[in-house]
Amino acid sequence: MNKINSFPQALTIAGTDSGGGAGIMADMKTMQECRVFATAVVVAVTAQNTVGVQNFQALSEEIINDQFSSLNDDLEIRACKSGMLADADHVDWVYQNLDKYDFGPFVLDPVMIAKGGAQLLSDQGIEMIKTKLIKLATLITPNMPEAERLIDDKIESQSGMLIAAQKIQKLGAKNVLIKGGHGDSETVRDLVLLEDGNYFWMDSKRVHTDRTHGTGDTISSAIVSRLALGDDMRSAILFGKDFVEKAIKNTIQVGHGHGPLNHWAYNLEQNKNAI
Ligand SMILES: Nc1ncnc2c1ncn2[C@@H]1O[C@H](COP(=O)(O)OP(=O)(O)O)[C@@H](O)[C@H]1O
Ligand SMILES: Cc1ncc(COP(=O)(O)O)c(N)n1
Repeated sequence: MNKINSFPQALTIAGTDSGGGAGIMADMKTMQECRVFATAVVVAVTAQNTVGVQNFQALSEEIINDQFSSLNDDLEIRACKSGMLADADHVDWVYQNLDKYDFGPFVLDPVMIAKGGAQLLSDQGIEMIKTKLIKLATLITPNMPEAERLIDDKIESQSGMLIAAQKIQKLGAKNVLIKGGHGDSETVRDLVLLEDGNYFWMDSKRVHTDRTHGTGDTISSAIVSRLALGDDMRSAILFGKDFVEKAIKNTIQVGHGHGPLNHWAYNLEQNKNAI
């Protein structure tokens, strides 16, 4: 089948969230709202709710390789992303599969610690991302603590954020989005450093809420969806920011901890069911 003529398909390679707010569940809900067909390679299963991660188990190399192979045999994936990858072995297995198959532009969300505090990637796993997986990334989307961990340095100013993005680009990612959701400033500032060296800021008013479970998954999945639909990187990122901002602002009440986002909000605000 011709890749261009097939219905747009996107892939998330990540962990599940039984609570439905983050990980593969947030990714697939976002992709669905963005009108792309969502597929998934499950790397780990978490027992999780809005309060925290109670347990998780990462899957075997065989079943991970088989999921990639199943997708490659039949589907026409146009863009993909990774999320929770658990440890160094799993990062490496994902690297080998993405090196082997063509699933289009790759957005690497270097998920390290969940909002509830659980460590979702081991220290060796972080090293494996820095030395190996990052070289395949069309875009990497660290939050501030993740960006600091990638460069092994503190980020204390906006110029520091730009220097960090440039250092992360030097590790091998083509484009870099540093997300500024952490902290308590009234304005949330995200920084985008593009492949050609140009950069821009994306500002939004901070929503004072603890219902921010899955914000990183949601923005990266919205970006991947737009890449699968053929957007250029800059337009895809601007769309992702708009999508996540609406999903945070239009709060829904689910759970007793870091509540999930409203993935319907973007389309409801557009007052239509399709983008
Ligand atoms: N309280 C908030 N108000 C407005 N935007 C936010 C808020 N928290 C996060 N965001 C936005 O959500 C996206 C994800 O950011 P962040 O929460 O930093 O990532 P992560 O989920 O990986 O920790 C970014 O675009 C960020 O600006
Ligand atoms: C399976 C999985 N993937 C990613 C996150 C990060 O999301 P957050 O930092 O919003 O808790 C998570 N909690 N669980």
